[in-house]
Amino acid sequence: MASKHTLPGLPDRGRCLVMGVVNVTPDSFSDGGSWFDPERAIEHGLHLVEEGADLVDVGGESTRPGAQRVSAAEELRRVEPVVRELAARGIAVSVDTMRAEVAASAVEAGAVLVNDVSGGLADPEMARLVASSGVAYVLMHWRGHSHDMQSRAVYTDVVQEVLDELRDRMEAMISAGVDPGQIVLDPGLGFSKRPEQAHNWALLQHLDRFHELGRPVLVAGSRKRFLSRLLGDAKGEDRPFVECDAATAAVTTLSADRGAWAVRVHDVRSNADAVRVAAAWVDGGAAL
Ligand SMILES: Nc1nc2ncc(COP(=O)(O)O)nc2c(=O)[nH]1
Repeated sequence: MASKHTLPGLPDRGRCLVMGVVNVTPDSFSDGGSWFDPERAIEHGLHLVEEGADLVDVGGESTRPGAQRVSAAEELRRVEPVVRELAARGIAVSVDTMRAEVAASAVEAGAVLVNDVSGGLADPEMARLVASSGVAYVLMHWRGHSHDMQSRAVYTDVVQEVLDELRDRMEAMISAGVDPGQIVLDPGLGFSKRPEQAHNWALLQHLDRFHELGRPVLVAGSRKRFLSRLLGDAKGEDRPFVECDAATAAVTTLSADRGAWAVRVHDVRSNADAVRVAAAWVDGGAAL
C-alpha cells in the first residue's frame, strides 16, 4: 500500500522512499565514524544515491544511547558543507538535528527536510523555524536525550502512548504555525524503547495504527539493537550492528507493505531492492 502523501520539496515515487544515512560523527553506533571527514561524507552521500537513495539524511550529532551532546558550532561545522554540496548536486537532503540554528543553516544550504528526533522538544525555537521555512519536518517520538532516555522507557501500552505523545507534539507544532502538510511522523525505534520489553516490535506490529494520525510515517529501524538482539547467537551474543542489513531489509519490506512513507537506512542497495519487491508484490508487478 503506497503512502498517499507528497511533501514539499520531496520526490513522490508512488512507493516507499529510501532515506540513506550519512552520519558525520566520530561515534555513531551503526557506522562508527566512517564518514566523519566532510569529503568522505559527501562521497558517501553520492554513493547512496547511486545505490538508489531517494533522499540523504545528514547528521552531525550521535543520538545513540549514552552519547554526549556536541556543541551547536561543532554540529554545524560537520553538517553544513555536506548538506550544501549534496544539495548543489540536486540531491534531496534532510538534516538530522534537534537544533533550530543548525536546521536554519541547513535549509539555507539547500536541505528540504528537517529530521528532528526530539519532535520539537529539545529546542523551543524549532517550531518557529519549521513554520517560517515551510520545509518538510520529521517529528519523532522522543522522551529525552541519549544520556538518560532509556530510563524513560516505561509504558503501560507502548503503542497507545507513543501515538498519544506524537499526536500531542503534532498539535503543538501546528499551534506554533507549522502546516500539517509539512509533518512526517516517526515512532522513534530505539529511543526510550527497551529491546528486552519488545517495545520496538510492538510498534512495528501495529505500524498501521500510525496512519490514524493522518500523516506520512517514517520507519527507522536500520541496524538497531532490537534487530541485533533478535539475531543474537546461542551464547546470547547480539549480532554486530553492521551485520543486521538483511533484517533491516525485511523490516523495510514489511513497513513498505504497511504504507510507510519512507525508511531511513544505512545500507541503501538492499533496502532499495526491498522497497521495489514490496511495490511489485502489492501491485502484482503491474508497474513492470
Ligand atoms: N527520524 C529518525 N532519525 C534518526 N536519526 C538517528 C537515529 C539513530 O540511528 P543512527 O545513529 O544509526 O543513525 N535514529 C533515528 C530514527 O529512528 N528516526
